[in-house]
Amino acid sequence: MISPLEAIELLKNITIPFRTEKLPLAKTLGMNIAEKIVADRDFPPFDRAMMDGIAVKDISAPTWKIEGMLFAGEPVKAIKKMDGSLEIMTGATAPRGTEAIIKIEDLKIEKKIATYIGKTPLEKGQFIHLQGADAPAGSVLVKKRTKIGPVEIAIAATVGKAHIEVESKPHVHIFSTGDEIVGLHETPKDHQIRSSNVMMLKSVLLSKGFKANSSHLPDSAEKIKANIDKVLESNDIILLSGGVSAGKKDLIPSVLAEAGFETVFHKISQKPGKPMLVATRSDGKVVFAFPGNPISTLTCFWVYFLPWVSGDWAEYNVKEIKFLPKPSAELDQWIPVENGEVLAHNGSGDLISWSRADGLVWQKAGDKAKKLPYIPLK
Ligand SMILES: Nc1nc2c(c(=O)[nH]1)N[C@H]1C(S)=C(S)[C@@H](COP(=O)(O)OP(=O)(O)OC[C@H]3O[C@@H](n4cnc5c(N)ncnc54)[C@H](O)[C@@H]3O)O[C@H]1N2
Ligand code: MOO
Repeated sequence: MISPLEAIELLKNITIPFRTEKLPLAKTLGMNIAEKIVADRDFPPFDRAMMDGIAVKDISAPTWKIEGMLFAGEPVKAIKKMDGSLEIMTGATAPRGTEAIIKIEDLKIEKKIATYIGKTPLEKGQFIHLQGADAPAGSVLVKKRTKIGPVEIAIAATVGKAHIEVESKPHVHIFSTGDEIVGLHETPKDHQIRSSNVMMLKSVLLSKGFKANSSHLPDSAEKIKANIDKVLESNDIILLSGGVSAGKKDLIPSVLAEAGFETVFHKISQKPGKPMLVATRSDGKVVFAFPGNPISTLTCFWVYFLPWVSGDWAEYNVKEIKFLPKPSAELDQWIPVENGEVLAHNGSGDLISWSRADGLVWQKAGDKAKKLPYIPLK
């Protein structure tokens, strides 16, 4: 049996399936881009004036005669004489042969003659943002799979992309299993229970923007296999609850093998959630099968599935806990806590006691530490 840490390492190696879709640019912040952005023109596309001032052909001339004016958004004009100049605004195209742009604060202008009064020597090329200096036309500005931040949005807008192809979240199908399970609107017979797991999983997934559907599987290998094959036509990930431990009708491991899945791991040395199973198929489909007890399903989903599917294995905060139970010698424990105190409960089938928990702490097998990694639940 592997440890929770080993399970996490194995999960990190499983590629998260994703889809692609075209979205309006303004709706793509924070997503991964699924195409590359290529420069349609040089960046910048022309020699761009970086200051309001004058454009001169010869910085060594004692004064410059102002021949005219050049605004941003106007086609470029030429400076006619060697000691000529054009008044130029930031963002305008510097005329061909411009040696420098001198900012207006460094000039005295009288009767259309400009004289330099700045304190530092003039430099060739000053305040000209040269065409192609940032990137030449045809170069890749944003690589595929880059996370889209505000800069990438601005770059895509600059090359005229109103819509871009992005990676969208995988489609998830949730199955409950077991002949004892009935739907929410049914009245359970004495030996039956309503499914709590599906709603719990679905609500979290929907709140995180996943497409998630659900259905129920009876304890029949044939029906389980047929249903799994069917939902995989339109889904990328299957979540299952129940049917993964040692009972005579715990059919999930064998049916998954029949459906072409390879087990990544089955069983983790932990409580709750020991019989958890993860399997992958060569076409990229992934199955997480959670042990059916409601708290086992919840813990495995929270501790393993959510960090995996969001690609976010953030470090846990540490919490000091009063009166921790003696650690188990063999199994890591996920312990419900409320305000730093352990909650007494009747095991992983007891939803009611866990409802007070603000989070879980992780007590490793044999570890007597009082400060433990804490995972909030709310
Ligand atoms: N001989 C062994 N027995 C068990 C072992 C073991 O290692 N050896 N592991 C135990 C542990 S730990 C757990 S957890 C459970 C998990 O078993 P399964 O994944 O096979 O789950 P089921 O037997 O189908 O169901 C367990 C329990 O959960 C209830 N359940 C199932 N689905 C739902 C649902 N959608 N909503 C609410 N409750 C659900 C089900 O009725 C059972 O009471 O196995 C131990 N046994
Ligand atoms: O993992 Mo089972 O979690 O204890 O009841």
